[in-house]
Amino acid sequence: MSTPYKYGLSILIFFVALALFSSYRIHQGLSVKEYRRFQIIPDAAATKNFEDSSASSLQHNTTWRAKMWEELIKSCQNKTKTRRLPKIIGIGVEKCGTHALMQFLIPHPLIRIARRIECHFFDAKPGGSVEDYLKLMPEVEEDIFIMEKTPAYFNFRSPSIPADIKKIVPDVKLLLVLCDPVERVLSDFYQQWIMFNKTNQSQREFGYKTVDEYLDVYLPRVQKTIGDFNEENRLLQEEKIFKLFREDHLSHILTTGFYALHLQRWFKHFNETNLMIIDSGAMIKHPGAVIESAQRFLHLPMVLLKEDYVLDEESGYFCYKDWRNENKLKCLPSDKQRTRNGQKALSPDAANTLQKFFESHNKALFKMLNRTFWA
Ligand SMILES: Nc1ncnc2c1ncn2[C@@H]1O[C@H](COP(=O)(O)OS(=O)(=O)O)[C@@H](OP(=O)(O)O)[C@H]1O
Repeated sequence: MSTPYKYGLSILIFFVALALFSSYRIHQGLSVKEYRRFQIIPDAAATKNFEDSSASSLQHNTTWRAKMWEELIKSCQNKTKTRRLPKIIGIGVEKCGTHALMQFLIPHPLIRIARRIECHFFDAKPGGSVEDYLKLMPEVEEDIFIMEKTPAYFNFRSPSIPADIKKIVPDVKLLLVLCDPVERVLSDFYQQWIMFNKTNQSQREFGYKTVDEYLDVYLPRVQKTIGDFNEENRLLQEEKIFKLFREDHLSHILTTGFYALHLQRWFKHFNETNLMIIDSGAMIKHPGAVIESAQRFLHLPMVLLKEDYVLDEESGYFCYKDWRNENKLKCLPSDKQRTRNGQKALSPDAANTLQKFFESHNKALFKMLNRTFWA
């Protein structure tokens, strides 16, 4: 055998052996640090197309996953616990599935929720300190990702919320679920209706028995004050939304759906590496794919997989199937299952009017994100 040929063969054998060894190492289980390195892909790719960032066949391997899960739990044990700021905030949109997103993510062994599910720190007490915010958090080990979700951050009360969040938790990752603003009106209407009636205070009577009755009053009011999306006047339009909200809280059932106007405020402080935009329609149909994508975005080991989310035929909504606990189903509370299973619907008139009402705002959103939703 000639010498160059011998060299070539040795190099080939070396690389084949290296490949076999690497594959063996992966199947035997990597350290958490190695696993994380293996996990990370650019955030932008994860957020743009959730189908592109689904789990690999290795991650679907049951033995591998069980082992990884145990390793993650073990990696936290014996570490000091302290109160820490959240690494994840669900900022909205109200009635778009923010609770479902949180409920689907929290089985992750490295995620814990804040002491109160909705902290309302940045909207209810603007100007609070880091220390005040910390008081709302549990004591956890350093590897743990605390998550809080307050959908009111997206659009309520103060336009300074994105800047305030950036100041207190600069490295935080934000999750934003967007849903069809027309469907959102129906869901929010029932939420308001139930809240008002629950308090049973006659002076706080809701006054509108149907969405159509509400729209008769509020559509002209909001249209007159804010109108169609206007590129040149968007800051002024945003100001008007907040002013109207302060004067008349119920206007938010409509103005929350002006996503492009709200998002411009968030994009001044966050971009696609720290703000993940989730399509609620995708989460309703394929929650597991969205959760896989969210783990990539959050740089978390991927241990929650598509097959863990199953449709509950009775309710029409997806639940988490706890494979570590006899496949018990963890489903959403009943107050998060009111309208989107078809039990309630808008009248054809209301649906039509709302489609037109949101048209220019939707177009602006799709252009801003270079992506189409629900259209
Ligand atoms: N998998 C999945 N994906 C997306 N959305 C889902 C999902 N499951 C439930 N839902 C819908 O979530 C709606 C409640 O939204 P939120 O949890 O954001 O409400 S809240 O703002 O916290 O009150 C709630 O609205 P209603 O149906 O009107 O109750 C549900 O339709």
